[in-house]
Amino acid sequence: MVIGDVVCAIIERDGRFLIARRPEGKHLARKWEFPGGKVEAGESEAAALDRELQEELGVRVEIIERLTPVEHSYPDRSLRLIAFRCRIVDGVPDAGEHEELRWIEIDEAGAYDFPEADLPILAEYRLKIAAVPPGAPDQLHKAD
Ligand SMILES: Nc1nc2c([nH]c(=O)n2[C@H]2C[C@H](O)[C@@H](COP(=O)(O)OP(=O)(O)OP(=O)(O)O)O2)c(=O)[nH]1
Repeated sequence: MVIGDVVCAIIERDGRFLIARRPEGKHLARKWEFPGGKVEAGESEAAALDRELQEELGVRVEIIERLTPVEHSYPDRSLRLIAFRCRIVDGVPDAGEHEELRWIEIDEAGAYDFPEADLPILAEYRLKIAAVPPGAPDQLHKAD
């Protein structure tokens, strides 16, 4: 089964980011993931992300950066996972249909069981924040 594009959010706050545990009984049950979901026909990636985050967490975000899309085939489905670094502009995340939410640091990610498609995303994200930690002053405007 090809399910197409899935968008997800790496929501950053104070050097941590939000992960959510998928509930029992769904694909990839009880794995930790980035909140998000399937892009519907005719929908833009940003619109899908906005819709999913309002539905799942009750928050609005602004996008900081789009990471490299990851194509992955699970035994029963294939998808393209597109992650966006984001920050919250409205609302407080509510677990909703997720089993649990947690704010973690990148160095803690190895202790959580993520879906396989997320592993290249975590690796890219780790490199990005090692280069420029979230919230670091804009290098372009640094005094000489
Ligand atoms: N939201 C999200 N989904 C992910 C991640 N990694 C990953 O492989 N996926 C997969 C799990 C699902 O197959 C798909 C996301 O779709 P979804 O969450 O809307 O769909 P679902 O499985 O809950 O719904 P359904 O198939 O029961 O209708 O992408 C991730 O980090 N976040």
